[in-house]
Amino acid sequence: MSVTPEAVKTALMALKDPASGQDIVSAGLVRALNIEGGEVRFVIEVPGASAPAYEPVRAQAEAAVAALQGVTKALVILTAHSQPSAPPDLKPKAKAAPQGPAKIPGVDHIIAIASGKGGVGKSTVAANLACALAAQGRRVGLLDADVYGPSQPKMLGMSGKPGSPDGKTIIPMKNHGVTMMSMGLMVGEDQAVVWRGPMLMGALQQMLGQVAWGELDVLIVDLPPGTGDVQMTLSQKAEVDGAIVVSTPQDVALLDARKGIDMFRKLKTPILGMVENMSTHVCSNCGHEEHLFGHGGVAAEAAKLGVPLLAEVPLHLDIRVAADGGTPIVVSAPDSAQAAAFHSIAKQLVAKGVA
Ligand SMILES: Nc1ncnc2c1ncn2[C@@H]1O[C@H](COP(=O)(O)OP(=O)(O)OP(=O)(O)O)[C@@H](O)[C@H]1O
Repeated sequence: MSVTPEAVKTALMALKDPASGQDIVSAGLVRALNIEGGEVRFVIEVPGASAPAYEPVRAQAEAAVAALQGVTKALVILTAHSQPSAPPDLKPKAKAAPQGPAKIPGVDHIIAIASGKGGVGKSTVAANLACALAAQGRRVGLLDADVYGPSQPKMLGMSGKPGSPDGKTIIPMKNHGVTMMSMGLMVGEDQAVVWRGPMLMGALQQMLGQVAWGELDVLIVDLPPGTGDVQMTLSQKAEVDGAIVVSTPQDVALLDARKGIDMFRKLKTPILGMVENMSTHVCSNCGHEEHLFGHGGVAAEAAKLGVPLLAEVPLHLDIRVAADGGTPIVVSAPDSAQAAAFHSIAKQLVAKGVA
């Protein structure tokens, strides 16, 4: 028999919230409880500053749920939210300075990689672009903010959990000359996490502010597909130099890409350009070229929208095999025709002074 939410909550009621003295369920700390078969996942949401003090509670909660009959796996994530604001003070006072986008210490430039639609190759472009910039001697970071489908650990051949020696700073991982941090590394690649708006925004802010990025010329941010909370939080909280929108040449993908560009314009984030991915199919046996999804659609769209077309990336088996194998094509075959498009994007960004 599979475990019920009630059984999980009852087990958790035996654990005390050190701050309020109540049990952690009554104190409202248990959020986003998700049960799939024998797998139980939830979040313990605590005030920002007190997160390290709650690590023992998180571990106890995980152990208590794992011990329940019918539970094959328990995963508990600790997330910090900012302190609830105090009731408004109605006395007249000096106007507070607006909290606009801020610079991340040590990071010179931020470039967002976006797509209107999922599966168009945004993460592949982000991974290859990061490696191409590193090959040009740039100090590069890659923030995998695609919390719904984090793929950068796999694409860049990284596994294991990032360390946090002081419980405050997260130490990112490094491979192929790229410093990388991903939600995938925090929760395990195969864990689908149920994240809601405020948690997503909190997680992104933690990744921007608490990861020890070091000195970077450029931080590439691999965004989730579409136009949601993560995109808005990034543009509102960090000084983003610009966004690159990836699309396939198909009408439907282009329609979504247009919405993405529209959103960035509203957020006053410059559009650095568009990338047509899966532009032309090159047969890996005979080299024959064909246009599976059409060709040139993104160039026409970019011209219509008045943004540069940065590259047309071919659809080629080697690009997929390299990305899925943990060594992007830019690293595994740097001089190949397939890698050329990514090197060209990197050069254009350096020339523009944004990377
Ligand atoms: N130019 C290409 N040639 C061959 N395969 C590609 C190419 N671009 C992407 N792929 C493959 O297509 C799949 C989807 O790509 P990717 O994960 O980069 O897309 P995405 O837009 O980031 O998707 P998601 O919506 O999941 O974030 C991957 O298996 C990738 O290896």
